Amino acid sequence: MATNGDHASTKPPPSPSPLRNAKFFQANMRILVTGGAGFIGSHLVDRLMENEKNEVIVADNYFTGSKDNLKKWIGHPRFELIRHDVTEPLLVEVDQIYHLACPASPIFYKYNPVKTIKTNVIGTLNMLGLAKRVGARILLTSTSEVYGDPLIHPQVESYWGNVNPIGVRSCYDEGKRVAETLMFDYHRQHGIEIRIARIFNTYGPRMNIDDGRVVSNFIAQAIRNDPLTVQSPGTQTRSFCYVSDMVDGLIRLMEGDNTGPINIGNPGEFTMIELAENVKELINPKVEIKMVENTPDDPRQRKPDISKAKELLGWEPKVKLRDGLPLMEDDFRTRLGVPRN
Ligand SMILES: NC(=O)c1ccc[n+]([C@@H]2O[C@H](COP(=O)([O-])OP(=O)(O)OC[C@H]3O[C@@H](n4cnc5c(N)ncnc54)[C@H](O)[C@@H]3O)[C@@H](O)[C@H]2O)c1
Ligand SMILES: O=c1ccn([C@@H]2O[C@H](COP(=O)(O)OP(=O)(O)O[C@H]3OC[C@@H](O)[C@H](O)[C@H]3O)[C@@H](O)[C@H]2O)c(=O)[nH]1
Repeated sequence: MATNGDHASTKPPPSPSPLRNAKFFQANMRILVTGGAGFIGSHLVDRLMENEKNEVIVADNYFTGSKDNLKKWIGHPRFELIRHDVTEPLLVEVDQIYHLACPASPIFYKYNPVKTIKTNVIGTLNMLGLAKRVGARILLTSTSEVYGDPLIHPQVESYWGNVNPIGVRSCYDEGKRVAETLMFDYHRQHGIEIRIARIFNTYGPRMNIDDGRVVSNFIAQAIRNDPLTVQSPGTQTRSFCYVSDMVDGLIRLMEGDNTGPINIGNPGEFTMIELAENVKELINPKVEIKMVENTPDDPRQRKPDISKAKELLGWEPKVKLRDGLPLMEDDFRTRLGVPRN
């Protein structure tokens, strides 16, 4: 059984469907991806669908996701797409649940904070209830935001974080912290097989063009020849992981033996001024960089310690920022209808 030090479960996990071991049943792995119409979720679905033994069900309410991200799978016999809000219970028979449903960009998660909390708390409770009923393994995409404005650097999983419980970001970061608590309580109390990934900033093709996150903003601005908006002071840091590396890490975590939480991210750390300079150099050397006001509680530094992911999952990211940015530029140019000169 998967363990995480002193977090060992008190109960054996519930039995999976009897069909899993049936002699004449062609046992496919049935996988639910909540939030599968979003940025990371749709790339995860692409990877899962490559395996002919997988059947994939996506449940999404399309708040920040889109059917367009999944258009190549719609109508495929091993694929099903359900319009569903995870704050409502869902009855499906599955073996694994990748639970991603939740707006991720600060402008979207702050837009309706009460709904963001409900998605994180009630949504995660519903998915854990489903996992309990059908004996499925469940993976939660938690976040580096559980560390808040971190007082230790780089962030290790054992750090408990420095989070404002009443701030404008709390619906998301406290929401994810409760979601992690629920995961471990279901694991200890009901024997549910859990996996928790703490994801650090991820970027790549299919991010919403007006998503509001920094990499998508800068790339869209550079292509449109609008000034790159660095939020002050610009010395705050982030570590950016390309989406193919992220998906690889999530699948390894799901398939491995460790509950987590495990940091998954790229330790390459950049200030926002450095990121803007890289985007300017690679995409549009003539574009202006302008300093704008920041939002409250913006974490000043963020960099994952990925020793655990390396040791327990044999995972580390392969794509450097300067190689990933041009791949994202191609996708943004196609969608914006602005070819390279
Ligand atoms: N991208 C990152 O940098 C990052 C970093 C840390 C954690 N994460 C986590 O990874 C997950 C995916 O992030 P993303 O970047 O793909 O974001 P995204 O906004 O592109 O995708 C989220 C998906 O969840 C769906 N959704 C939102 N609320 C829902 C609800 N109540 N019911 C059903 N579906 C709902 C959205 O429509 C969307 O398709 C999220 O849980 C996020 O918190 C992402
Ligand atoms: O146009 C912009 C947008 C953002 N920024 C800055 O860029 C940094 C990163 O901001 P983003 O909005 O991309 O994302 P954040 O790092 O704040 O949160 C992110 O990381 C953790 C995930 O869980 C969240 O889902 C994700 O949005 C911040 O310091 C912000 O001030 C800019 O300088 N300019």
